[in-house]
Amino acid sequence: MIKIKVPATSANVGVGFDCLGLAVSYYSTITFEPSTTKLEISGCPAEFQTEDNLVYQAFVKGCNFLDKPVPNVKITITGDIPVARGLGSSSVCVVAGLKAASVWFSDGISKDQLLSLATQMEGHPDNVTPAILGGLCVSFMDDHHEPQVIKYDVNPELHFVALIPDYEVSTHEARKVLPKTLSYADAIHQVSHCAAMTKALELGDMHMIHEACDDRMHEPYRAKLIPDYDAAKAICERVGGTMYISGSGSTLMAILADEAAENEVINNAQAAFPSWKIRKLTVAATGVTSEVSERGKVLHR
Ligand SMILES: Nc1ncnc2c1ncn2[C@@H]1O[C@H](COP(=O)(O)OP(=O)(O)O)[C@@H](O)[C@H]1O
Ligand SMILES: N[C@@H](CCOP(=O)(O)O)C(=O)O
Repeated sequence: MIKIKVPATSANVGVGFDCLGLAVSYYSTITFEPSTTKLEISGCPAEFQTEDNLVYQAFVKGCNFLDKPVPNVKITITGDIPVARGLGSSSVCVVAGLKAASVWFSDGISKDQLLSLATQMEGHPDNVTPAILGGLCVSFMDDHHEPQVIKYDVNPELHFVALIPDYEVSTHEARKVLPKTLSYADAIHQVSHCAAMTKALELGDMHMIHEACDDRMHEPYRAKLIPDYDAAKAICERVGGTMYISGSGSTLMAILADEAAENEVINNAQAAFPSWKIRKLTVAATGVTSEVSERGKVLHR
């Protein structure tokens, strides 16, 4: 049996639209084993239990890339990363399926190839790169349409809390509400704020994080898709925190200076939004991992 563990990701980190992404300590584990039928899938909503399943699609893409026949497979998904909440559930599927195909066929897909294939499937590199490499990643597409990635440190003193609404925002829909062009002034604003944000996260400088986290590319447009955006932001800012839309939403991510602020945000958010999931998170330093076992015995990781 092949067991793949993939972290959720918080893309954009406010000001890095389509280029910044953070791997967080929220995981799905997906197992792959031989089956007597073409495909068995469990652990996901019934609507996804078909050959269109993104995990299976990625597994097939990996097999095709390796020029191998797609084996009959049983896929079991465990974990509660919510779907369409801006925590990269689709990247988890893509990375898991590709990585499983690689492991199935003797680690045939290199890390760079994995980054490339996953980005092709996802359409943008900001979720899949941290899901593969862990940590805070900055990525862009080069002239050959390949992702280039560089990792940044995040200060371990920072606290992250995900405020996860009980309603979805589909990434596909949330991309449609964005304008097609950006003014020169807004481009300057964005580049400067994004560069400052990466260093501020490394320093754990809460003042600079707050100043830098002022997005003009997506958040003003997407905030309208999240009716509780203003109320959640007020809860975070009351204790000196900063809040941004995780990925395309609906999750709102709070960055906080200490445990006292973290607990206050958790308590106040839980009271204001009783049906939401509120989750303390840390940065996931490593991305996707795999383990191969036979009859319960681990053969290799
Ligand atoms: N367990 C799963 N099995 C199959 N597909 C999934 C699963 N989880 C997520 N997906 C796919 O990912 C889509 C959600 O992706 P998206 O809208 O980008 O939101 P996010 O990645 O932020 O959760 C779902 O509509 C579905 O196609
Ligand atoms: N850069 C993308 C990120 C989408 O992340 P997701 O977790 O919501 O899928 C975007 O903002 O559209």
